[in-house]
Amino acid sequence: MSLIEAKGLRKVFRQAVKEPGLRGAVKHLFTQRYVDKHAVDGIDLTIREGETVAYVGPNGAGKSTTIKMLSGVLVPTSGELRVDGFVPHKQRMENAVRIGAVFGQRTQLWWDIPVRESLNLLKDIYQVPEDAFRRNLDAFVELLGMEEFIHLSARKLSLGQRMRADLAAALLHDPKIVYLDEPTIGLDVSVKQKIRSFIKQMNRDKGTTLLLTTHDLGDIEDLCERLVIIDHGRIIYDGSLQAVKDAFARERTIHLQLGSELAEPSLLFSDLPEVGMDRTGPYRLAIRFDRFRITASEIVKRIISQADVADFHIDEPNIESIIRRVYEGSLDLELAAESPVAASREA
Ligand SMILES: Nc1ncnc2c1ncn2[C@@H]1O[C@H](COP(=O)(O)OP(=O)(O)OP(=O)(O)O)[C@@H](O)[C@H]1O
Repeated sequence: MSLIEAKGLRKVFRQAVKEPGLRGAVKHLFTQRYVDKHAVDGIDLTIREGETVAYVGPNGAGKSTTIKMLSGVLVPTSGELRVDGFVPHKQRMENAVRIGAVFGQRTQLWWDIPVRESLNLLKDIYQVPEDAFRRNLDAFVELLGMEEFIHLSARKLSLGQRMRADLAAALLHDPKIVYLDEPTIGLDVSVKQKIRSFIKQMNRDKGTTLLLTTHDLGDIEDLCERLVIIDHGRIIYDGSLQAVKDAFARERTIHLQLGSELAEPSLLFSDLPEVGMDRTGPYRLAIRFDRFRITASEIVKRIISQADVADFHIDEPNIESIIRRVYEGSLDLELAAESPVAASREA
């Protein structure tokens, strides 16, 4: 069943145009000029219950504006939007009980009272039944390692502690969908891991739907099955994470353990100057190649013609290089869907 249905969703902001300096500021007082900023420019997005979706794009692409419309904080300029059947900005209470939100830069905890008290207040606000509250609180305290700081006020928490407390606060009322905006920003590896495994467990055990915006590609790899890329307010890719990797990660590295020395290494790839070969140890090679130009089996065949191969493995493509290239403008995913080779402007 669809939990989120957006059709032709649009948000236009009027932005003041000011010339720089004091002169510009004074001039603006008398002759105000504005431009329309199409922050979200007609997106269609359907998300089903239980899906884990990464919503990514460069700075200013329109991610936060979308999430704010989904949360009911912003009113769309046009288009249709329903979350679990409700129109978020009109039916704010109905929407609020269905969603949980964590914004990495802000907190929904009360600054001066102990975390435990903040959670108690949220229980009353969301009218969480006592037994469900107890159950969730006990589980969250354990899974997120909150015992050591639950008695402290939010003001006294480290960033990692605050993020964990915010996650607990967002999920306390068992929302159907959780919006996470940069949930691991600035956190160390072990806290990131804790947060990611907690989110995975909520998705697995309770079927919580996840919409994640992040610039941390590790979050995406770890948590999401579907990738939606937005740029200039428009969705430029919507598909499975694995499909995008399979189709567009051109660069691969094959690591080989040799049983003997190569006879004439300089001749191996003399016809393919873009193939990179590094010695990574005694009898060890790492070969970087473009899989649209040469296959891994062809590489192994060539190596075997000159030396014994004891073992080899190929590195999984990583999503980071793909997204980086989309942002840089060197990979057009729409074009890529038709022809992966034509899509790369580097080629
Ligand atoms: N309240 C506002 N008034 C005017 N313009 C706005 C407002 N909020 C956002 N914008 C503009 O809309 C565009 C999209 O902003 P948005 O915050 O949604 O981007 P984002 O993808 O979340 O970026 P980031 O990754 O930097 O958080 C930007 O050009 C931004 O300047």
